[in-house]
Amino acid sequence: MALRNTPNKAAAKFGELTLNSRIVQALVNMGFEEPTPIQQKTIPISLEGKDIIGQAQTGTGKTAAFAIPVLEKIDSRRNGVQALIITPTRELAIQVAEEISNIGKYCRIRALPIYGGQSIDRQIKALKQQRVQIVIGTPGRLLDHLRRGTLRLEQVATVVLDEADEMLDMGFIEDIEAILNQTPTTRQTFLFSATIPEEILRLSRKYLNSPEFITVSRNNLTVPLIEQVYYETRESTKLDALARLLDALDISLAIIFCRTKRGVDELVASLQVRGYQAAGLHGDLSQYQRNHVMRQFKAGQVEFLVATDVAARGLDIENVSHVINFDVPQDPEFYVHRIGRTGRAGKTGMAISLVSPRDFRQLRLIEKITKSRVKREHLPGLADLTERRKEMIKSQLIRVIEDSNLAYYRSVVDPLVDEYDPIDIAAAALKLGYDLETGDDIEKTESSPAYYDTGAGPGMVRLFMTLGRKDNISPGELVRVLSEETGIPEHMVGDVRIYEKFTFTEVPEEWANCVIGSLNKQSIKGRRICVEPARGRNN
Ligand SMILES: Nc1ncnc2c1ncn2[C@@H]1O[C@H](COP(=O)(O)OP(=O)(O)OP(=O)(O)O)[C@@H](O)[C@H]1O
Ligand SMILES: [Mg+2]
Repeated sequence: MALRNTPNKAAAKFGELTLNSRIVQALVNMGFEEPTPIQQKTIPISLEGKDIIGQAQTGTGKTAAFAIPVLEKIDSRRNGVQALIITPTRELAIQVAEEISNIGKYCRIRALPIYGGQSIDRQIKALKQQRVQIVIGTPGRLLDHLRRGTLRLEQVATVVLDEADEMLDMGFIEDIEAILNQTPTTRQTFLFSATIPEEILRLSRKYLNSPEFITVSRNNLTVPLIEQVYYETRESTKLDALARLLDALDISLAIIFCRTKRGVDELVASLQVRGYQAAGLHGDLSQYQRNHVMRQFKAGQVEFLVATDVAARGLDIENVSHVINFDVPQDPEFYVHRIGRTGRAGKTGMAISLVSPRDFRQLRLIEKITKSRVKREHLPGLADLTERRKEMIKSQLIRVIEDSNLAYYRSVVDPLVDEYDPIDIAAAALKLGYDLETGDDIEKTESSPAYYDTGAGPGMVRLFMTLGRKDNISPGELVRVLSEETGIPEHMVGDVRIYEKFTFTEVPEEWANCVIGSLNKQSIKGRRICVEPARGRNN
C-alpha cells in the first residue's frame, strides 16, 4: 500500500498518523474527524510493528485502533489469510467485520466473518472462492475450520484478540492457544479491551512479543458520560419496578440484561404481555433468530433488547440511551461492559441497576472496582407518570402547532371563541383526541398496563396483543384477525380496548386453551399475540 497524503483538512489529524490515503478517505466518509485517544496512542506504535495491549473505556474506538493497522499491513495483491481477529461472540464478529470493510472500503481487500450457527459449507465456499485476506471469527468455529483444514493461518501476519480479557478467561483460553499455535511466531499481536485485570495482563504477555501496554483509562473504568443510578426493589416487585421505569423514562432504545437465558425468555414474555416491544437475545436461540432480533433492534422496530451477557461486550448500536441491569451482574467487569453499550462515541447514556437486598454487597464491590459512584434514585410514582404523560402531550402539541397547517381546524373552533374560554376549547379537543385514541378517559388511565382494570369476568381469559407504534388497526379488524387465525368465533371475543402500545380483549377459558402456547410463540400478520390468564384489579 503506497500513497501517503492527506486529502483534506478534516482528515489532517488522521493524516498526521501517516496512513494510506485510501484508509483516510474511508475514515472521512465514516465521519471520523480525528483519532480518539486510544487510536492516537496505539496506531503509530503498531505501525512500527510492535505488539500491543490496549486498554481504553467502552465506546472509545478500540475497533478502529486495531482495524487501521491491520488494514495498513494487508497486501491486497496477495491471496491468503493475512490477518486474524478473534471475538468472543458472533454478533461482535459480524460488527467488527463490518467496521473493517468500511475502513478498508477503498483498499480492495476481503474480510469475512466466520462464526458458529452459520452454515459451515457456505463459509468453506467463501473462504475458498473469495480470496479472503482478513478473517474475523469466534473461537469454536475457527477451530472447526482449522481441524477440517479449510482455514490456513501460515500467512497470518497480524492477530487481534478483541475483548482480550474475555478471550483469555478460563472458558476460551485453550481454544485461543490452539488457534495461536497455528499462526507464525513472527506474527504481530494486538490485545484490546476496556478491562484488563492484573492477572489477565500477566497471562497475556505469554502470547505477545515484548508488548507495549497502552492504557487510556486505567483509573476510571466507566465512561463519565454514562449516568449511573440504582433503584431498590424486592425480587417480587422487580418486574413492576421495571415497567414503571420503562413508562417514565425517555428511552430511545434500551438493553436490559438478565443473568440467565431462562430469565431472558421470562422477562421478554412478561414485557410483551404488558405491551412493550421487547425481544430476547441469548445463546440458545438459532443464529437466524439472533440475527433477526439484532436487525429489528438496530432498526428501532424493537425498543427493548433483553439479553444475557452475550450482548455485554463490544456491541455498538446507535441510539441505545439506556442500559438496565434487571439482574446485577456477578462480575464488576461485566458491569463495565454492559453499561458501556450506551454512552458511546461522546454521546450520553444512562445505566440503571435494579437492586434487591441481596445484591447490595455486589453493588458496593462494583463501585469499588470501577471507582465510580452509583447514585440511588426513587421509583417514579403515579404522579410522576402522569406528569410525564402531560409533558409528552405538551411536546406533541407543540410539534403540531409548529409543523401543521391548522386552517381547517381553526375554522372549526373560531366560532366557539366568543362563547367559551379558549383553554376549555383546547382541553376539550385534547380530551376528544386522546379518548378516541385510547378508547378510554385519560384521567382515569394509569400508565402501567400491569394495573389496568381488565373487566374480565369469571371463566374469561385475557388476550394481550402488542402493537407497533404506528399500528392503526381498528378494534373490529382486530377481532376479525383474531378470529380468522384462531378459529374462535367473532361473537365469543369480548370488547377490544386499544391502548397506546397494546391492546387486550378477553375470550372464554375453553376457547383460550386452544390458543395458549401456540400464539405465544407465533405472530399474527406481523403482530405478536400473548395470552395470559386475567390478573387485573378485578381478579
Ligand atoms: N475517530 C473516531 N471519530 C468518531 N467516531 C469514532 C472514531 N473511532 C470510532 N468511532 C465510533 O465510536 C463508536 C465506538 O467505537 P468502538 O465500537 O470501536 O468502541 P470500543 O472502544 O471498541 O468499545 P467497547 O469496549 O464497547 O468494545 C463506533 O460507533 C465507532 O464508529
Ligand atoms: Mg470494542
